[in-house]
Amino acid sequence: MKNNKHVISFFLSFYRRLSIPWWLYLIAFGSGVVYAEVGMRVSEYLVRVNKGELYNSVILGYVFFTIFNALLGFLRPLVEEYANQKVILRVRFSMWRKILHLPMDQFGKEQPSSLVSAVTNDVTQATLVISGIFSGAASLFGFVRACMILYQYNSPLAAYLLLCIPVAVAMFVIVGKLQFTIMKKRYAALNEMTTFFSEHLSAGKYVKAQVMEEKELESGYAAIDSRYKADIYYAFMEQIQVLTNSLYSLLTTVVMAVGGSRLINAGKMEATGINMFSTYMTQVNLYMAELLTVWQNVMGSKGALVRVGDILDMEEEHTEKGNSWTESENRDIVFKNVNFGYGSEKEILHDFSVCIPGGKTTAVIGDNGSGKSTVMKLIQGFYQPDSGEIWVGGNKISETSPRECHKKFGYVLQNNPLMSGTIRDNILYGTEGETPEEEMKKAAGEARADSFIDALPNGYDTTLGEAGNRLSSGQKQRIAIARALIAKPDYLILDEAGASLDHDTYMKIYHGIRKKMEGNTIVFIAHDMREIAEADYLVVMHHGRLEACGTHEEVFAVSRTYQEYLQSTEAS
Ligand SMILES: Nc1ncnc2c1ncn2[C@@H]1O[C@H](COP(=O)(O)OP(=O)(O)OP(=O)(O)O)[C@@H](O)[C@H]1O
Repeated sequence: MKNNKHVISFFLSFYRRLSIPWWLYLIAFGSGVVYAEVGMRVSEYLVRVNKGELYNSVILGYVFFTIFNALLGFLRPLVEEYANQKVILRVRFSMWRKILHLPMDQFGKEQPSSLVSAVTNDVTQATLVISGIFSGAASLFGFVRACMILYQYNSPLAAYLLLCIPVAVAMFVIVGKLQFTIMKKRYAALNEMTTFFSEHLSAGKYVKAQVMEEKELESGYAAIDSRYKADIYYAFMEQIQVLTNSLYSLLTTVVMAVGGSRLINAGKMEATGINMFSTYMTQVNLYMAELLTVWQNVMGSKGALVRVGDILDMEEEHTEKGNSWTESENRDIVFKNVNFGYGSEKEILHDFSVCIPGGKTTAVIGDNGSGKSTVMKLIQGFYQPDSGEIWVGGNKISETSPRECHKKFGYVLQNNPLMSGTIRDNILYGTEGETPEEEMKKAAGEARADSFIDALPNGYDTTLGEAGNRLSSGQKQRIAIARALIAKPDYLILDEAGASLDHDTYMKIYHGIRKKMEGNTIVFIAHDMREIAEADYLVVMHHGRLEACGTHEEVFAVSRTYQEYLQSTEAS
């Protein structure tokens, strides 16, 4: 949470990004101004009634303005609420657009559930400032009008009230600061609680399997407790505001009483004059309380929106920017002296240079954490190297449009996210235009997913929501493989794609993939020697460096890691 801009520049840059329905707010504002004016009329008629002017015209006037006032009081909030919901809708749209356009590496840094919380919870505070501008302006108008009437009615007594100004200023500063701090904490606690529950409930089975219920009970209590405390502080803050208003009102009454008695004693005011002054004074204090609420909302809303502001300020990935992909005879994947680390963390790849031959199947092997998956992500341009160059098929990845680059690759991981929707939706996810049914079924066949899909009552139209629990992880993996194959990628990246499948099944799929990709490039990570043995080319990594590359014989001659792989396979 780093957005520490001044409140004005914070909101200027925040709202600059949205299209605000100003006309709706103007209607609400206009009715607010009329509401203030009508309120004055109600007071005027009330004063006349109190003075005993019980004529029909006075009573009728009082009734008319009171009803008009009530009607405006009903309509104004409705219009305002409609406009507010439109603003929230647009902030959510902006957030979703922004999140989708964040660079790939940002997804590694951000907690997904914290982003969920920002989109669902924090944005609800986005309207308080806009509505505050208008209702504040209306209140200010009412406040100034009421002050003017006070001054016209009795300028010496009104002058006494100037004494209260320093107290009012102090009240605004303190309440504003407190509200900002409390709301920032409140939304951070809400974020923490949402993150905790979305993480722990989606991993619920794992928590139970690890017998972690008791420990997680305490962690959950702590997350709930911090939200509870933040809400208590918030409730405390609301009451502080009520108290501040009452004390301020009391102060003005005391000042008015002292000042009034002095004027009465000096013969400069009639004794009854204090009653009428007090009626107008009530209006002034009412508007003052409204202005304070508006200010409190502005500061509180800044506190709640700090995280949303940070996200909206994040740099987007310009997926179209860069060179177009050019086809060339040379389809090799080349790393030239690449150094890379995730963010400012330690370096993972050190002076890594290799040429992975295009049109062949290459296995990347190495110990856990040696940087294999990192290489796969760099090939596809998900991250950019700190130094050095990566070329794929004659295209320099850092200078190529990310969108075009991603389209050239199929990527299957050990655990692939599937979306809610049907099996068909998932296989076709990412394909453009209409895909013939046979093509989809062919891809499913190549991934050996066809037989189990056909056995489901709704076949390809089975929703994953309903079948999700019934599908094994191997079946889900086959859907993911079908999804990668249907796109007919020039380069297929398999990052332990067979880990959740039994060896025989995976080898059949693997052979199918190789047949389908014949002439194209496959790069895969595997720990299984039987799969590695069928690769055309090997790349061996050790602690983020290239240990060896070449054919099996070439690599065996120089790579200790590869020799150990073979020995352990023979032993087992
Ligand atoms: N998003 C990330 N942010 C920070 N560090 C990361 C990130 N992803 C991986 N790393 C670190 O980079 C190093 C290499 O990870 P990588 O996943 O590339 O290794 P690997 O060889 O594929 O390992 P394995 O065989 O276990 O899958 C590890 O030390 C890992 O902790």
